[in-house]
Amino acid sequence: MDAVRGASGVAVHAESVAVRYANGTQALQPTTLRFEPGRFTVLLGASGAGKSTLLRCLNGLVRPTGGQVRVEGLGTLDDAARLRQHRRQTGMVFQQHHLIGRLSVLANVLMGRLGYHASWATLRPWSREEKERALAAIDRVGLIERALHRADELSGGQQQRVGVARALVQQPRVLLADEPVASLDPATAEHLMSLMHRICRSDGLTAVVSLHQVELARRHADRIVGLRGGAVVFDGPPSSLNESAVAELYGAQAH
Ligand SMILES: Nc1ncnc2c1ncn2[C@@H]1O[C@H](COP(=O)(O)OP(=O)(O)OP(=O)(O)O)[C@@H](O)[C@H]1O
Repeated sequence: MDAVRGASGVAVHAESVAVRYANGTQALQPTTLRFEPGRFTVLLGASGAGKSTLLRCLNGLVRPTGGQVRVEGLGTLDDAARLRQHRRQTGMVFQQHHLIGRLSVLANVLMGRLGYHASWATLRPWSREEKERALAAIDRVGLIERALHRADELSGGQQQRVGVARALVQQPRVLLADEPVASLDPATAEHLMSLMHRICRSDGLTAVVSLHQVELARRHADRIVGLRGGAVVFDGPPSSLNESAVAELYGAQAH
């Protein structure tokens, strides 16, 4: 089990981060948020509110057009080497799990180690240590009996757990997930959220997860950040997300 446990989380700080896309869309107003280690933060907001844009800024996939992202112990992400280091320590879970269906669960999970290798070295076989690490991650998401099955033989929920294992094998300090349960049935979504939250809590990871389901956020978040029109309109514990706060998040937008 410990083979898969990495260093604990690092704080990630969005400092007046703003994003204006090339087509002129202001996806994120200047936004300042600090994400703390060991805390499971859920981003809520209607479609187009800016959740994915914020997540993409946090791992440097989108470069802010204003402000900056600062990572504890590393600094800002405006330097290629620091950005690479940050990406390596940031696990991503996506709505579409991007698994390679014809490869085994184990082979897919090992892909999470690619960031630790120079590109030429990926032609070499995986080390025993890396395979053990991958198997420990697969065990942690409850799929050890499926480790050698093809990924496309698994259910959607199981495939999403493979996506979580692939993020864990990276030994991440930060876990970012963009609508990880969007394509899952309610019970499977509940299970995956519990699993992710449990792992993040026990490893002390800094987790930021976007969701569309308010009730799931209420049950699993330590903190909810609500976005509307690219601005933060709610930031607090689930207990303070009352009906009027939800209405403000999802109510009819003025045009
Ligand atoms: N690459 C892009 N180029 C131009 N505009 C974009 C781009 N990506 C997103 N947008 C726009 O930026 C705004 C915020 O989009 P974003 O995807 O961050 O929202 P979201 O809250 O994640 O939405 P959803 O819940 O539908 O995924 C939207 O108006 C969207 O159309």
